[in-house]
Amino acid sequence: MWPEVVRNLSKGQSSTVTNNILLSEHKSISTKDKSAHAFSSSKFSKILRDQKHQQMEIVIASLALVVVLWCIWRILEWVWLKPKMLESYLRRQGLVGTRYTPLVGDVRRSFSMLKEARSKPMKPTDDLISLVMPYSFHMLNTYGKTFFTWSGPIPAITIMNPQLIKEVYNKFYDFEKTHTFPLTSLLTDGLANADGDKWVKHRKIINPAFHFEKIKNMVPTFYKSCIEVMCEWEKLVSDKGSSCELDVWPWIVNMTGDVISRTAFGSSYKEGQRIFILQAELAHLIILALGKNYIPAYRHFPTKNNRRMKTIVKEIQVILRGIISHREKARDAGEAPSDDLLGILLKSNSEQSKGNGLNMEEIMEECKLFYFAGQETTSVLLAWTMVLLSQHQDWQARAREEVMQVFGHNKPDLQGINQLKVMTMIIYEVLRLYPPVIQMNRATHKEIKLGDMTLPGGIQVHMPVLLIHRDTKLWGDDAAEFKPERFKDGIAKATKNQVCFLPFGWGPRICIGQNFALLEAKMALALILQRFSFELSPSYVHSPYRVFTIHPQCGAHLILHKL
Ligand code: HEM
Repeated sequence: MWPEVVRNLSKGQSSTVTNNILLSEHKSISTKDKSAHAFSSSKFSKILRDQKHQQMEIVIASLALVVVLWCIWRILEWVWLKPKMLESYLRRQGLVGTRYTPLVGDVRRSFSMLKEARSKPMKPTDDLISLVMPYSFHMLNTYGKTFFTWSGPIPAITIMNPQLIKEVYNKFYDFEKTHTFPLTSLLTDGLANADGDKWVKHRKIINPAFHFEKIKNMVPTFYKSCIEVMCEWEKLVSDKGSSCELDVWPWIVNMTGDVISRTAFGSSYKEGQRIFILQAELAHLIILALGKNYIPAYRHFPTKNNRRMKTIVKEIQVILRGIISHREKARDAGEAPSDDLLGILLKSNSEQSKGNGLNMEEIMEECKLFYFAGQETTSVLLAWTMVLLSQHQDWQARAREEVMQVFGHNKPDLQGINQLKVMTMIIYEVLRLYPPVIQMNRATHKEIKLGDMTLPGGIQVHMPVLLIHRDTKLWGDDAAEFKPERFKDGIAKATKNQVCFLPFGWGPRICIGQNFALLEAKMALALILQRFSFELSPSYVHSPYRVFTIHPQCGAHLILHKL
């Protein structure tokens, strides 16, 4: 093709000369010879047509050449020039880290370390960091507490200094959320993914739904979902005599899903439960696709999984749209708003001045987020609490003693839950050792100061919560041990007022649902402790596995004894 283009190009350059000759030829045609004239005029217009055609081809070929060169330049810039420029920028700041490997960065290295760590049998006493974050662990040992790695072609600085972490959380306009995995936005779009003014607007509208005043009205709903599971467990145990082996993990997952269905959608919770099932399937498919994230636009390929994801997303939207428009109609008909999360959110939204509220799509995104953020995290908190209390029978006994002192065999209520000091210490310690969100990431978009460093735009900042929570310099030599007593005088004393306890994040973007989660977890644990003692089953396999949060991959097999 290219030789032809070059030929055409040289033809094109001589076209003006040819035109002039032809024109002069044309003028000299004698009117005597009409047929000769007709012949030469049709020949003339054919030559003109051919020339136009050739000129068009030249323009198109030149444009194509420009586009191809531009694409090559952008790819080169993306894969090599920009990363190398950022790398030397960071090294000039005195920062240490790995050398850049084009395109993949450290992704392959960290995956293979994770694979190796997962292939070995684990014991509950093994160090969790080397099991679920082996690459960060290796980097920490090699470079110390501040280093950079590569998320593909993007450099990522890991920081563990409480002062720097505080600065990142506070400057939320400068340190925005990363959007490295577009697929995950199918589950967590909305508030958790929003930045800047959009985040400010969404947070303001959603905040009232999570005020303590509102959450406390949901305590009876927490009770309802939890007591149903307790009744089932009691039946299972009594069928076997007085003890029974049970994998509590799937029960806990369903229980927290039921809580969020009822608290978010009230009377429409049955439809809500369908969303929960669909979201769980979606999360599973997204995890399968995450390994292919490096293939550009992979999520748009018409693979079986991608098509299923699209169908699920559509079905969730149809259900949510139905629930929301039903509510809006009821409101327009003058019915009082419901006191569930959706009702409060719609009321808060309608109180905004015109044009400042959320539209239907945005409300749907927030509802989807409540499901994912509320269910995934609270279920892992409860599962690891039961595992740790099985390993530490002394703390299980102390927690039960407190529950029995406060409630006896009565129904737990808000006032009593607020008195559960030992249980609060235990939950904080579980959140420290097994934080559901083990790392939080942010991105810079312009040059910005962080402590003594000047960071360029286009990099990420990683805050490895799990490493920070187990740092002996911050928590003492016993940092890896389960010692709830470190929280006996509250978080501020335990952390010596440093920003190093981050299960719910920190600063303006701190988890909006933390009161909700803590009340729910305390209700569930109080009901469990009133009825059962529990220990690890011989079939328990310790298998912390990083998905979005740290799941017990082989479940949580316990032996429940009826009290
Ligand atoms: C044990 C339970 C929970 C844990 C450990 C947890 C953890 C977190 C963390 C670490 C963040 C901050 C993420 C970041 O800064 O990048 C966060 C944000 C968020 N969480 Fe939770 N969460 C829990 C329960 C809940 C519940 C029950 C809900 C709602 C029903 C919820 C809704 C949210 C939302 C909407 C955000 C985004 C807040 C914002 O960006 O303004 N979470 N959560």
